[in-house]
Amino acid sequence: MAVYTDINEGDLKAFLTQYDAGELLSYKGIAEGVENSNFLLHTSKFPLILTLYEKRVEKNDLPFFLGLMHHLADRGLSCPLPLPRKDGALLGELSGRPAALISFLEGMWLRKPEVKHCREVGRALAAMHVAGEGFALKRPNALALEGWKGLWAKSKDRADEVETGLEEEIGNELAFLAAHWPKDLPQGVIHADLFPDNVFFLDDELSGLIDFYFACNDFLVYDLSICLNAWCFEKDGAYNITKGMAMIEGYQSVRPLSEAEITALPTLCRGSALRFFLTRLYDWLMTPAGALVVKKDPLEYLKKLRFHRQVATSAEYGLIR
Ligand SMILES: Nc1ncnc2c1ncn2[C@@H]1O[C@H](COP(=O)(O)OP(=O)(O)O)[C@@H](O)[C@H]1O
Ligand SMILES: N[C@@H](CCOP(=O)(O)O)C(=O)O
Repeated sequence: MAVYTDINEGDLKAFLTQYDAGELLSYKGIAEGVENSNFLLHTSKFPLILTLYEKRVEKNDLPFFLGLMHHLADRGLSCPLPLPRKDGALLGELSGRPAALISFLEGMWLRKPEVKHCREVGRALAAMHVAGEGFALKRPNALALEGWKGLWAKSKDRADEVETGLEEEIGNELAFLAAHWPKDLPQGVIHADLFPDNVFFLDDELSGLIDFYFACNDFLVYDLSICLNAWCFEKDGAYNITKGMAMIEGYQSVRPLSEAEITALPTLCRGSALRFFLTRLYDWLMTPAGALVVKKDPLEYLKKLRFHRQVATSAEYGLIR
């Protein structure tokens, strides 16, 4: 459960008077997510999501995230919209945290995504990349190579507590990626965390994307590598090439990949597996016992990383030329 900051009813009612959102009828903490504190609110007008921004979210980045949702929705992508306050601001403050009210998106995330869903996600990811064109604000990826090195520096002394030999293995991996990371691929706004819990479906139709709080400017195909990692492995750790093929096909039906992007995919998959391994490892080691959050398993991403290390070409992900 991710509710790091509690709110009280009086403060919430006062906060709501700054919006044209009707009267508060009920609110409850949402038992999902790991980054921010989220609450579901019912008012006399509409359901809303209240988000209090926590630890890894920089206040200075919030105009990028909230502005991006507007930019994407204006271009037809289904995603939540921040509700402006009566004074026009998108951001307020509650319980000492930056806070926003976000429109409620109908749908459910899929616990067991199938091949057809992977195809839809590939399409939606490419549609997001296209819709992101022209967004005026920029945000470098804080969780790219330099960010990984920073996280690793804080965790590496205790890494062998999680698995013996990790300190050496991850040190070598970082050195490999630093030497081989591509330099010149098509860039744009990426979601950077499009995991199953951030994609809603109604029946079998994708109803929208949520959680843009890692969005940034980076290689577009890096985002696809994140989705291959997040959607196309089975619970037993095996890569499902049928899902990968569907996701890549879905993506390319909207935005075809260049030769350089295809060639870079195995290295990018290694990078994105390492990125989620590192944030999970950090949280695993540093989250205090008793915190109201379900910690995610870093070893799941270590296994994925080891799989990618033995991949020679993008054909092994299901990419057909
Ligand atoms: N706009 C929204 N509409 C409906 N539900 C939402 C919305 N935003 C968040 N949620 C719910 O809150 C949960 C956590 O949100 P998320 O943005 O993933 O949090 P975090 O940033 O902490 O990871 C989601 O899995 C979903 O159940
Ligand atoms: N997707 C990341 C963690 C971020 O959580 P989210 O709830 O913001 O998607 C992971 O699985 O490590």
